This record gives sequence, structure tokens and C-alpha cells, in this order.
Amino acid sequence: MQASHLLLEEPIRLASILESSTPDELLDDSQILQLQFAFTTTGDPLSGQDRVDVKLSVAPAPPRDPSQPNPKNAFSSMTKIIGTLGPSSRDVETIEKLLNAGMSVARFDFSWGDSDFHQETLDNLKKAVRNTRKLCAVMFDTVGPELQIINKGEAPINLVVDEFVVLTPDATQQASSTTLPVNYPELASVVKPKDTIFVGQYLFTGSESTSVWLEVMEVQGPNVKCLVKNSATLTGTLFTAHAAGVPVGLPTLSDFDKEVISKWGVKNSIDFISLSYTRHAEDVRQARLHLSKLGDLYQTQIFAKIENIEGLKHFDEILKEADGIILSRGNLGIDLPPEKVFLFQKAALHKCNMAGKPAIVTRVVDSMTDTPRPTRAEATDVANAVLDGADGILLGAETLRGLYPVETITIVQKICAEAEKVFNQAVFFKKTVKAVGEPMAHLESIASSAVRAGTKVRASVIVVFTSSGRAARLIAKYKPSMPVLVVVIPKLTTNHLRWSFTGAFQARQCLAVRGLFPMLADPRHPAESSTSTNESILKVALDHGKAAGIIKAHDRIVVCQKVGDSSVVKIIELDAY
Ligand SMILES: Nc1ncnc2c1ncn2[C@@H]1O[C@H](COP(=O)(O)OP(=O)(O)OP(=O)(O)O)[C@@H](O)[C@H]1O
Ligand SMILES: CC(=O)C(=O)O
Ligand SMILES: [K+]
Ligand SMILES: [Mg+2]
Repeated sequence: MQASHLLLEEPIRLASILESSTPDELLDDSQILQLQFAFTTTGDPLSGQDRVDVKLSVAPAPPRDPSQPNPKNAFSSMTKIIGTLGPSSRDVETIEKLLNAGMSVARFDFSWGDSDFHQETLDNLKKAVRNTRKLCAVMFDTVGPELQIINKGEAPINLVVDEFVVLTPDATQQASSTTLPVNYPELASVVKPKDTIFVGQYLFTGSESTSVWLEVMEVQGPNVKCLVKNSATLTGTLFTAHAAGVPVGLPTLSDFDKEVISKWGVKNSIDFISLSYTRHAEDVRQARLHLSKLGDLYQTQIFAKIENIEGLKHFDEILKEADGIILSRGNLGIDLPPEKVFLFQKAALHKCNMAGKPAIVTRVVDSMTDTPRPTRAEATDVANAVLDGADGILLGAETLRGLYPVETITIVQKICAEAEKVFNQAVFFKKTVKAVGEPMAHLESIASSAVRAGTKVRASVIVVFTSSGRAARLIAKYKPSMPVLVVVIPKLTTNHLRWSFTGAFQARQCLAVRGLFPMLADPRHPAESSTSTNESILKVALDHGKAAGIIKAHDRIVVCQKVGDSSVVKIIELDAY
């Protein structure tokens, strides 16, 4: 395809101009199609009767300074990085650094902090996105049935090995080295002597001296008397507790969570819910029902967090209902014997991969909370998660309260990129095709063909057009070794109350899927687009790829799009330019 064949100044016909759900912060000239519009309109734009003439012009790619390294940053690892934002990572400058280092999803964990606190952080994130022109999705993490101990006094609590401590549901009691008030009145009725209860600083990092193992000695009415198994000092205002293998009879989506989602979630168009302690498929269905009543949030994706044995037991049914899975190894590591954790990880990632649903792994470089480098074991673990098929890595304490949030993202990103180089795509592709079997659904056959063609012709990128994101996810399922530029074309929808465009959620949701790099076309561009419009858009996408340094002269590009009624895969070869 010659660049000169592309229509840069072609007037295109647009159906309507509407209120748009596209936040400014999505319009990013490094990741979003650069469309500059000059338009005129008359009449009722909703009717679709009146046409708007729009001139599409493409901003030229900035000239590259050869002394500077390739601006490949946005594409330097295919694996996605989710950072939990908090005290160490909430000013604009730090968030800008996190985005530049490769964070593509920001997680807001409501186990800690109130709506105002998180709102301030999110407002800063928006500024940082605007300044860096890097796209970032928002993940809301629920509290769910988490056992919490509030340390109102805030003084550090020393627990000494072989001494006793009582867990009590009496919230009026101060936390101390002999008493810990826990938020679950039924605890005494679900635990029994010899059970293990783990208590740690919020987002505990495992082996630190700030968490403690307790053994249940005796149930005393509503209280649970425990033996302290290791000396530790609990610091902070909030500790989380986990009773190993004990079913907790609290709802997965608490009233508090529902309230926050209805207000904070709606206000901020949350892209993902990270559903803590998902134990049954029904938990996901309930969350979905709640979202369906909340305006735009019917588009919010639900990532089920698997963090205990119950969730693990029902993994297959949960995977069917959820949009993605988070393997919450922090809590799960307490429920499972250590020697079983890797098995769970491999099996769960395999299942997610075969289902074509994103899988996120947590708790990878805990030691980076306090040190600028990971341990060898942690570094190897990150690489192994990539080789096992993870789509993303979720950082907790490291970015939330750690001393090195930026270094953490930088190093994790580098390890992922290195592991991707040796990921055996050919074997993975065959395995996936075999698992799907025949006959294959049409779109899946097109998607896998796109990946196959991309490999065979050594394409530098795959470009896919989509509205729902479905075609992009199907391509990602085959884990192509080249980046996938996802051109999200907004669609006009109505819920009988108002008209709006889809597209913004769908574009941002690609940011949790390995290999996908979304771009959002201007919502004024119609989904029912003509071939010539698509050519123009493709040209913009390719220019973007060139500017980002992932597409060069003479490269081959695979394009997946609809021509007329049929989905097609085409291979284009670029001329010198
Ligand atoms: N606006 C578009 N222009 C050209 N091709 C498109 C467009 N949107 C989707 N496609 C192509 O249509 C096929 C179906 O993809 P996908 O299901 O992701 O799209 P969609 O618009 O969400 O579809 P649907 O409305 O059928 O769910 C894929 O081959 C995809 O590349
Ligand atoms: C992130 C989290 O909740 C866990 O790893 O348990
Ligand atoms: K949480
Ligand atoms: Mg957890």
C-alpha cells in the first residue's frame, strides 16, 4: 500500500454528532487516532437523517531525532502492568512517571481510604494522562468479605511468639497486643481449634515481620483465643485477616461496595471491577446485575479475584461468567499449601488462555516495597508468569506504599518484555487451535488466521477494527508476538433514556489484555463506515505505529476488518516512505 494512495483530505459522511462519553483524556496523539475535524451540522443529530460533512486530516508524525532511542515506550512490553495507587503514588508527577514506565491500568483499592481520598488520586491520574498522553484504565477493587482489624489508636502493635491474643467482634475495643477487634461477628462460629488465622498490615507482603500467624486455641463465646506463632509488629491503621480454608459468610459485594460503585464508580466510569473473594459464579452474576442498573456501567468488565479455596473450587464456573480473572496470590497463598501455588497458577492461566479471557497475576515483587531491586526469585517469578500465559501483572504494596513505585513498574516491564521474547508462540498457537476444535466459529477462525498470517509474513503489527472489542480479544487469545493495534470504532446506542456512544470503555478495557494497544476513533465517526473511511482510519493507525517506532518502511501489516458483510484478513506491504 502506498501512502500516497491513502486519502488524507477526504471528506467523510458522518451520521451524527452527539454527547460523547469520550473523556478528553482518551484523546491522546500517541495512542489515539489523530483526527482533526471541521464540521457543520443542521437539524436533529439523533435522527441520523441529517448528515454532517467532516474533513478528516491527519497530523503528520513528528520527525524522529536519530540521537534519541526509539519512542517505543508505549509498546515495550506486551504484558500489561496494573499499579495500585495510594500514598506513594498519588501526586501527578509520580503518576506521570508510572504511566511513562508502562502502567496501563490504575487500581483503586477501597479496602483502604475513602471516596474523597481516591477521588483526589483519580483526578491526579487524569491530569497525568493528559500530560503524558498515555492511556490508562481504571480498576475499582471491592472490599467484599474481607476480615479487617481497625487500629484506631494507630500505635504499632507488638505481638510476641507463644503469647495469646483474642480476636473479638466488639468494635468498641482498642486494638492491642492482647486484643484485636475484627469486623466479622460470626468468626467464633466458623473457626475451630487448630485453624490458622493470618493477620497482616494492609497489603501485607508475605514474609515481612509486619504480619503474624495465629493458631486458634479456643472459642470463648463470640471471641476467639489464639496463640501467636511468630513475633511481629503490626503497623498502620488497618490490618487484614485471613482464616485459612474457613468459609466467611459475608456477601461478596457488600453494601458498602454497592454504594461506592453507584456513586464513585458511576462518576468515574470505572472500566473494571476487581471482585474480591469471588467464590461462586453467582457472585459475578450479582455484580453484573448491580452494574446493569447503573447507566454506562453496563459496560464495566468484572474481573473475578480468586483468593481462597472456595473460589478455586468453582474456578471453571466463575471463569464462564467473568470477563477476566485475577489470581490473588496474596490471600490464596495463605489458603493453599506453598507447594501447590505454582500448580494452581499454571492450571488457572491455562484455563483463562483457552477461554480467551485476560488473567492477571498479583504479588510478584513484594520485596520492592522496601528495596530498589527484586530478589532473583521474584524476577524469575515475573518471567514465569509471562511464560505461563499471564496477560498482566498487578502490583500492590510496591506502588501503593512502597519506596520505589516507579522503579518497580520499570523493572517488571523489562522482565516481561524479556520473557515475551522467548515465549513459544508457535506451540501456544497450535495448542489453542487444538483446544478450540472444529468447526470453529467464523470470527475465531478469522482471528486465528490473522495471527497465523502475521507470523508467516513476519508482520510488524496486526491492525484490527472493532466496536465491542470482541475481534481484538480473539486475536489476543492466540498471543501473537507482534503488537495488535486495536482501532475501536464507536457505536451509537440508546437505553431509551438517552443516546450515547460506546467505545471509550471498550478501548480502555484492551489495556488489560496482553498484546493489545487500543486507539479510539472519534465518536463522530460512524460504525457503519464506508471502505474509503476505513482506509483513512487505517492510514492514521499506521502513521501512529510509525511515529511510535513499531512500523517501518517495507513492513508487512496484517489487517482484520469487515468489508461489506464479511470479515477479512488482508496483508499489506508498505512502500518506502
Ligand atoms: N467499523 C468497522 N469497520 C470495519 N470492520 C469492522 C468494524 N467493526 C468491526 N469490524 C470487523 O468486524 C468483525 C467483527 O468484529 P467485532 O465483533 O469485534 O465487531 P463489532 O462491531 O463489535 O461486531 P458486532 O456488532 O457484530 O458484535 C471483525 O472482522 C472486525 O475486524
Ligand atoms: C491483590 C490481592 O488482593 C491479593 O494478592 O490477595
Ligand atoms: K480489596
Ligand atoms: Mg487479596
